[in-house]
Amino acid sequence: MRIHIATDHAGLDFSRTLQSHLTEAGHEVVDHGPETYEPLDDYPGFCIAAAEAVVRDRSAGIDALGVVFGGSGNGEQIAANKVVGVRAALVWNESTALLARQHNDANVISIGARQHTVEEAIGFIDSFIAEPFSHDERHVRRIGQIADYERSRHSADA
Ligand SMILES: O=C(CO)[C@H](O)[C@H](O)COP(=O)(O)O
Repeated sequence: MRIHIATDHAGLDFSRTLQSHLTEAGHEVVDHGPETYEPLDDYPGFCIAAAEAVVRDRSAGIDALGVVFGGSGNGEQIAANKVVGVRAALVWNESTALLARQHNDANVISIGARQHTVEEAIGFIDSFIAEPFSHDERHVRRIGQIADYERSRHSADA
């Protein structure tokens, strides 16, 4: 699996640990930054770049997911969800990690690095990556409704 990762200063230490963990687990990690610690850096650009790469890869038939994180994960999720085709879920326990895949077919996970231990957060991400979408009709229908809205707004804005 190719995993696109992005964070900001609040998650940089965690990002390095996570990248080693995912690489050792056999994933191909693509880091979208930041490269160095800058206490005033801004998460949107990093997270949008990772989210765009997820959509680009999946459109090309490449198995890819995204992981974005910052202090809370809130802004990172919001930024990722601005990219057409992204379903980014804010995950804060094992259950929300599993449901993000089972019910929402989320293709990006967002985590608050300041809200969890490194071990906890890595556990959520591992669960998210390993869990498949259920393909239950009701979930397919609901995701389709979101995609329909996104498509209609996108073409209205074009
Ligand atoms: O989680 C975040 C956004 O949702 C950011 O990581 C957080 O806002 C950064 O805070 P600060 O600039 O005070 O370190």
